[in-house]
Amino acid sequence: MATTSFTGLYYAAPLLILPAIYFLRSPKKDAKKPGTAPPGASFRWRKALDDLRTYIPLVVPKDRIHQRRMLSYGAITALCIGAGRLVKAVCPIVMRQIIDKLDSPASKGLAGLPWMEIALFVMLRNVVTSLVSGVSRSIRMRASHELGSVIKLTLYNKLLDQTAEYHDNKRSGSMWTAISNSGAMVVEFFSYLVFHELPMVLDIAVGVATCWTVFDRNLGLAMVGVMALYAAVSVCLPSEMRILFQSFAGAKERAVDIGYDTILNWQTVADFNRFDHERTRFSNAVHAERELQVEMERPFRWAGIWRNVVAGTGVGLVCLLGCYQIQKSNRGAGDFVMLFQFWTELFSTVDMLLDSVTMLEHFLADSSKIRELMQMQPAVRDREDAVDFELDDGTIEFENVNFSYDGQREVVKCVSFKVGGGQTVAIVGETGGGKSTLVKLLCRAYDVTDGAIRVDGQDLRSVRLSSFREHLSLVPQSIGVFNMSILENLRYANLNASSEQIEDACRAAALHDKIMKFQDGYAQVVGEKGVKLSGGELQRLAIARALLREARIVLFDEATSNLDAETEERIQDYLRKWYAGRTVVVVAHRLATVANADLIISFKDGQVVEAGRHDELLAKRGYFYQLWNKQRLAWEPSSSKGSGSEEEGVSGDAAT
Ligand SMILES: Nc1ncnc2c1ncn2[C@@H]1O[C@H](COP(=O)(O)OP(=O)(O)OP(=O)(O)O)[C@@H](O)[C@H]1O
Repeated sequence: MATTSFTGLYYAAPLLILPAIYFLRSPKKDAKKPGTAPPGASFRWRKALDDLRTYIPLVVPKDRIHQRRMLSYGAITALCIGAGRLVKAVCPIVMRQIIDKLDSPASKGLAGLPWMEIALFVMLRNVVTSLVSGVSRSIRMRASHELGSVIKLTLYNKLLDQTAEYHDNKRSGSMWTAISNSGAMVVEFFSYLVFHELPMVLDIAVGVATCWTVFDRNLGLAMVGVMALYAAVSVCLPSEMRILFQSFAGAKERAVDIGYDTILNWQTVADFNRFDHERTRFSNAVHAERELQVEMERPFRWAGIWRNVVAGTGVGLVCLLGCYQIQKSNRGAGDFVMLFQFWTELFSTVDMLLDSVTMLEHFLADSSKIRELMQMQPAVRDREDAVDFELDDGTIEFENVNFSYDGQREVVKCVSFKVGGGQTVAIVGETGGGKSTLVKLLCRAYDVTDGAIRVDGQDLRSVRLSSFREHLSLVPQSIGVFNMSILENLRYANLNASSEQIEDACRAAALHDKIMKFQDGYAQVVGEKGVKLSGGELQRLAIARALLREARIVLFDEATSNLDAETEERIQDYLRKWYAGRTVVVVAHRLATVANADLIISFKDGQVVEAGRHDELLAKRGYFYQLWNKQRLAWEPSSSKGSGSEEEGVSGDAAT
């Protein structure tokens, strides 16, 4: 009876702190501002679990070899964890026996010492523990390396699988930093969960069960009560934590993005002499990041005080209860030492376990970019019933095509036209009218919002994307090159191309002679974004690539706009022959270059204004006729003066 009332008092005492927790966890100041109140603890936990689920495809490898290796690491880890827990549970019991034996009157002289128990204790505490932790550490390292590479590859593939919509909107700096740090970040977190958290949870369970068995139910319950209360204080108090971590992660990303963008566009910074402006912008971003770092410590100040109050009271109460029981049931001093050892170790384990709540929040905020990517579905992807594209003669048909990038502004409006296999269609018209968008839709960089695009009667959405793209040769408006040699950039179009084929393509694109004048010839490295090449050289490299590709459907988006008239004419002469048997879509501002097209489409404000052959459109005296006349007026005086090659420094670019 006395025990019950005594323990009842001690269960009740910690509960008095609950109202204080409730009071503290309601974020009064922020709650007044709508939208800024931190979410409740249960919501946060549900959200955290949902978020953690996103990482499962990352940490559970798909391929069999990785799976088998991870399973064997898992089995050895389980053995180590089991052995470690056993040692931890047995050590205090052996310690109790040592103390009880030392305490007994029979313990006199060397012979009376509990040699066996001491040897067992040393063996368990030192030899077995260091063996287990050594094996565990080595397995952890191997598992981490394995997982790190699996994660990097998975994320890289995920990035590659995204389509233009994602890549047009991404911020490369923070995304790339996230990807390159991701392996380490996710591995560190999950290996911490497996190698630290899991053993800690087991330690706590074993500790409570042992005390429950060795002492009694009341002591076990008191321990669970105190630990639960301590956990509640620790988890509930810093309820602003995630918001702060997220803000901090956002500030960090902004600083990385500014730095990355500035360095990538260093030339623009230099051209406009904006070094001071950029320094200020970057330093403001870094300053904001630092401010938030300081701010992040705020919720922990109070939380720390309350945690200490609960910890001090709780540890004291359980020890007091243990003393009372030991005294009541005439147990030895060894029992108290054992209890004290169990309890303090148990509590420090709970403490460490709860510290990892902060780590979880930090991890979730820091790795939000990875989560975003993992949850992202490519905007353009193969349907389940998609089939391989089968090329016939390359007939292209747009039927009532509508398209909007953002779901708000229609960039392509009800466009219909058909171009037969082996024919050339030219799309001309005002700048920003949507011509390049038509080309992007034709390569299925985006899916149409409405209507259909068919090639050889097959709706592009019904065929496998890669099987269709194999038949495309494309020169885009903004040409992408790798910071590699000219040769490597050329061979990118056709990995099996021989040196002769590459040189022939470069001759056709009027580039070979130029390359031969470079110090390293074809081995010349082009620099980031091809900065070491002129605009005209870049375009000719892109044309050579398109030729090497040898595809039957050709898309040229202002492919020769940076070339002088003579060079352009030379290339066009070659292309006209090369076009034979190919279906060609050309976007051009210089109307003279497409006068021979089988079909010319005048495009304005996302719509087809006129369509027909060159002479037909001129005869109509409509939009095309106006464009033609404007260009003729601008072009004729300069052409009458004669034009030289680009190498001779004469630019033949005419305005639309
Ligand atoms: N990735 C994108 N996201 C959102 N809007 C875009 C994107 N690309 C282009 N646009 C918008 O779509 C419209 C049509 O652009 P598009 O590049 O197709 O025109 P264009 O006729 O090829 O122009 P130009 O002759 O100047 O190259 C423009 O208003 C442009 O701002």
